[in-house]
Amino acid sequence: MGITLEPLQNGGRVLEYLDNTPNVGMFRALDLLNREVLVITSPEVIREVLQTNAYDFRKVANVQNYMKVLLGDGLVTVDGQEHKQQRKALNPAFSAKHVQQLYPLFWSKTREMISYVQKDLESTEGQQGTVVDVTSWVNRAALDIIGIAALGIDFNTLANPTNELSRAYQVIFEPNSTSTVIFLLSTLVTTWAVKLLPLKKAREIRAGSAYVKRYIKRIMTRRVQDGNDEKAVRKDILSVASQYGKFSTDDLVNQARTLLVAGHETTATGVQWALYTLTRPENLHVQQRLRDEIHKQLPRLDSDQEVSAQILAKNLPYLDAVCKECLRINGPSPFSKRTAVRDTVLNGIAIRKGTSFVIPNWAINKSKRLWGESAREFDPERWLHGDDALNGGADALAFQTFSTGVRGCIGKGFALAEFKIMLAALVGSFDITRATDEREVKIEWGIIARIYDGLKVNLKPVRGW
Ligand code: HEM
Repeated sequence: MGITLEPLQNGGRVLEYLDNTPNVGMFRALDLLNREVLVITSPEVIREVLQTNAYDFRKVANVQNYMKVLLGDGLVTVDGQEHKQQRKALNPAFSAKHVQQLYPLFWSKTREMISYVQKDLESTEGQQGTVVDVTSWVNRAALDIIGIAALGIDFNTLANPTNELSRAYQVIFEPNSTSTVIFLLSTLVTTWAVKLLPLKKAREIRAGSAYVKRYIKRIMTRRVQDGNDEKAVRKDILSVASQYGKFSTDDLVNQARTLLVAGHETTATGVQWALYTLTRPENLHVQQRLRDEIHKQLPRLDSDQEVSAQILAKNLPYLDAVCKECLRINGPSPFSKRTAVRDTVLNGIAIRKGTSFVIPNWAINKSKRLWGESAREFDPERWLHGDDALNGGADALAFQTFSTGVRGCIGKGFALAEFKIMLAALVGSFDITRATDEREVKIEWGIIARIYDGLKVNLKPVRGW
């Protein structure tokens, strides 16, 4: 018997079924428009679909086509052999060794963000604490970081909030009901929804994407010419990738568009969710304990001392646990979708070519079957005492925030480091509370699960750090 879930990307709804429906590692459900899909519930089936036989399960064509309008043919949107080649070329730039070299960048941009926020607070209400929309700050810091890390270019959107690039991204990704309709129409019916719809929002998305493409094309064209002239030795992600694979200027533009989006929207949304979690009244003690560890172990933001990967890995176990728990309980990427490209067998069940799958990352991360009775509670302790190889859960694949396998997040190490540093600087610098009384927030369920209308918090500077 199928179950109708409206819509299937709503991780909260899927969770109800995940734990309570008897199943064989997957169950049938009816997605919007009554399309049948199999929702995967067990690590064993995830392992087969995303790891062991990953190339037998492609990403869904309509979602890919929608993403291509925004990103072009980069790592996120290509498939098969082309994906293998691109991934092979990009992998070295995401190695632990390369990411370690980026810690000073994460730290300095985050310090810059905090100093602007502090100035903003001083100019409004002195030291008393002021309501701030963190969404914009965190988004711009993450955009500046990925600009330097991926292209070697500082977009300076932190210093310049009206920067056209950051405004274009804001328009493209701003959660509202029309963008949800465009996304659903595009991914469920036809990509032409975003290409042709005469809606104001669809026009804005098209104009924003075209602007980003032109802007990056200008940069990459200049850069290819400079690189040829100067034979410059660059260490940014695209330069490293160019040593391992062949990329035309257009390929580099698409890869840059891909990395800029994949590398800033997700992390920034993750930080917002973390602040949402840490400002819930029952979690304020976690915020304080975290702040104590940060003050003890990390240099003050106004000192010139840098933060290394070693310090973060060894001296701040609570920060590590809080970050992972925040990313578990509210991961930015609520689901992944796949289609079987051939007839196959999963867990003893015959699967026909063309069968659609949903891997409900958000729900798997909170499943009681995988995380025990406390699955839905925010409890960083589970990461301090558990077997680290198991990611704090019953199986290493119970933590699906970054997905897994050949199409899992290539930027996982990058994201975790950047996320930790941003959260540490924010919690170390400010006592953070909710600006509104609402306990729950409205969620926009798309490829990224966003807090509708952003997160407003009250920031009160903490003295002595
Ligand atoms: C908290 C932050 C992040 C989260 C939660 C996240 C999550 C994910 C997930 C779940 C996927 C797989 C999507 C799917 O299978 O449908 C993915 C893929 C990807 N991510 Fe991330 N990501 C984050 C940050 C980053 C960063 C910082 C970068 C780059 C610097 C990045 C680059 C990518 C790319 C390029 C892919 C496509 C990989 C492929 O298809 O081979 N991500 N990410």
